[in-house]
Amino acid sequence: MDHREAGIPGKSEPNLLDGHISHLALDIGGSLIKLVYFSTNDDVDVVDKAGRSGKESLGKGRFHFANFETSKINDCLEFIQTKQLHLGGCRHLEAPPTDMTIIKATGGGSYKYADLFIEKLGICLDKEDEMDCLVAGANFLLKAVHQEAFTYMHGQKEFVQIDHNDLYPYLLVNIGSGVSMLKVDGEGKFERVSGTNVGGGTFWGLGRLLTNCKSFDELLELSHKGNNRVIDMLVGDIYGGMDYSKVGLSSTTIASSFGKAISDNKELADYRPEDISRSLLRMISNNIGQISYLNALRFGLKRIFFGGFFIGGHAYTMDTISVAVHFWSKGEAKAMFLRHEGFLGALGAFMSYGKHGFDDLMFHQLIQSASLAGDKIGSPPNGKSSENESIECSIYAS
Ligand SMILES: Nc1ncnc2c1ncn2[C@@H]1O[C@H](COP(=O)(O)OP(=O)(O)OP(=O)(O)O)[C@@H](O)[C@H]1O
Ligand SMILES: CC(C)(CO)[C@@H](O)C(=O)NCCC(=O)O
Repeated sequence: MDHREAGIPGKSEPNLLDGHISHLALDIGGSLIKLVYFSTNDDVDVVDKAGRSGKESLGKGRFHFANFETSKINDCLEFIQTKQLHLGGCRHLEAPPTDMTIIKATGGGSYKYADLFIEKLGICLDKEDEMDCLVAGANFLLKAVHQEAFTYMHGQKEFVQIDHNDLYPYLLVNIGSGVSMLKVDGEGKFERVSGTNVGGGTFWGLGRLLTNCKSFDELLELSHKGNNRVIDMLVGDIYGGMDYSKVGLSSTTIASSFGKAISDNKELADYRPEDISRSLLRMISNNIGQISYLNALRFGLKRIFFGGFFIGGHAYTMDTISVAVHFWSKGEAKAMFLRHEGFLGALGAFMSYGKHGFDDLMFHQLIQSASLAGDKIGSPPNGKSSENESIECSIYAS
């Protein structure tokens, strides 16, 4: 479980049980469950921007993020129970106080596990469409969070200044278990233009079978120490060490992922798990980068934002995707990444409380907590390390 919480330097960690958890939203995917919850600070005045009676303000506080493997859903239920996060749902205005708590949820698991949440926690999952939530989450992060988007190529990270008046259209590529590609034209205006079944689940599933790794983090760690050239067939392997310059292929370009394995006369056990993991990561990242570029080309989009937990701030994954987009677009299109890339759906589900009890939920005066400066790149490969991240902000109902 990865649990990111706020910690403003100079201040003590908030005790969530003492503070007020106002809302919880969930994204239950094929691989991971993502939680976003909002806690208000005890020492800050609660402000109702509208000042109208009967309307509630969430006040000033912070978003917290946590995630669990979907296969360990019971751990997630226990976490919610222990932290009493479910008390931060909402009730239908007309409903009697004893009625069930409603929690906004998205992802396929909001259907699959609906009965389990009722049975174990007495929570009714109010389902929001997964694609609506991804787009709402991405738009929120891009518009409201300072230094959310960045480019990453050849080890260089550069934050991208987002011009709110020139954000659309863009291509959103969400790399979860599978991959969804959405052309985003505005708030709530989008189309799912493509997808691929070769995604994060493919990397983890195939990788587990080929290397016997016991965790995703272990597989990723291996890829850092591997050399894909041991297994991948390069252009140079085919062209006797030469480039195929006439069509723009250098000798070091991968001609065929895993292609060397056809002629090496080796068994699986003869290859190092490190090299297998590296080839696999490169194959999948490269493929996604290429399909993304082709879809951007299809609609004349220059900006591609990548989300989803597969990315997880991992340098090599981002580098491979960026190089693929750069290579295929001849430098025309740009791959950009998001710091809270795994939580787009959960944030989007959170935003949808605006449609339910809190009219026109408005996010205002957003301040990033200093602890958000914790950089995932360079930290241990699971991106968990010490980066306690949260987004501090004020939320008003108007
Ligand atoms: N600790 C982890 N355990 C499992 N997978 C992880 C882990 N960390 C990162 N991943 C990667 O993230 C992917 C899941 O990403 P994400 O949570 O965005 O998708 P999902 O919502 O589970 O899937 P989908 O949207 O397709 O239902 C996994 O398939 C894997 O590649
Ligand atoms: C099925 C979903 C949307 C579930 O999140 C995702 O895993 C996905 O986009 N898969 C790719 C499906 C396809 O377009 O081939």
